[in-house]
Amino acid sequence: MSTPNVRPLAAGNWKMNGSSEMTLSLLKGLTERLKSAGGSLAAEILVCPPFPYLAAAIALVDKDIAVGGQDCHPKASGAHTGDVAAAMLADIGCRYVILGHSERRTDHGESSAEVAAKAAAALVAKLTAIICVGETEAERDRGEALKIVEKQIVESLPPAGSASNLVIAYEPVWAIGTGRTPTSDDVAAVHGHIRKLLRTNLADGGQVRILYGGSVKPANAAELMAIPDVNGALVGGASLKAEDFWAIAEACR
Ligand SMILES: O=C(CO)COP(=O)(O)O
Repeated sequence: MSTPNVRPLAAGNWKMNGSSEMTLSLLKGLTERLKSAGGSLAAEILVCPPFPYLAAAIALVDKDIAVGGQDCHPKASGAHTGDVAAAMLADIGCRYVILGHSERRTDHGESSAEVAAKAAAALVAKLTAIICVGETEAERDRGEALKIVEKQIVESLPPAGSASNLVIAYEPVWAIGTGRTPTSDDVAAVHGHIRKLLRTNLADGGQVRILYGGSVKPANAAELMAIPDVNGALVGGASLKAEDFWAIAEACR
C-alpha cells in the first residue's frame, strides 16, 4: 500500500536469463505498453538484465524505464577478474543495482558486510542500491524470520543510505521461484518491522521503498501491493514476459 510521498517501484530481476533477441522483444513490449498508457505509470519501472545485455537494454528504453545491474564489486577498479565496478554500471547509464540477493548470498557466499561494502560503492557511483533480505524456510519454521531479516538489514545498510539512494527488497528464500508466497499478515509483519528499523537507522527511513519479492505474479500482485509498507515488487520469473511484468507494474500503485 502506498506510503505517503513514495512512488512504488516495479523491478524485474532477469537473473541469468535472456538473449539479445529476448532483450529486444521484451523491452519493445514494455515501451509500447508504456506509450499506450500515456508515458508513465503510478510505479517506476526497472529492468535488471544480465551484464552482457545492459548496454543494449539502455539503448532500447527511454528514460521512463530504468535499467540496473544485478551486482557490483565493492572496489572502484583493479585486479578482480570477472567483476564489475559500480562506476561502470553508472557510466553506461544504469541507475540501480541489486545487491545481496539470496542467490548471490548462496552461490557466492556473500555476507551482509560485503553487501554493505558493495552498497557503499554503489552510492559513491550515484546508483540506487536495492538491498535484498529474507529468511529461509527453516528460519521461518523456527520463528526467526524477523530476527534474521533484522540482522541482515542492520549489517547490510551502507552508512550514507537514504530514501533517495536505497531500496530494500524483502524476499523470503522459500518463496523465490516456488509459486508459494507468505500470507498477507506475514508480509505485513516483516515489512512493518523493516520500516521500523529504517526509521531508527536513517533520517528519512519512513520514505525508503520496501519491495516484496518471491513468486509475484499478475494473479497475486494486487493483493500483495495492498499490504501496508509494500512499495513495489522485485519480480523474477514473471519479469521475463512483457505481458506479465506489465500487469504487475500496473498493480504497483
Ligand atoms: O528472486 C526473485 C526476484 O529477485 C523472485 O523470483 P520469482 O519471482 O521468480 O519468485
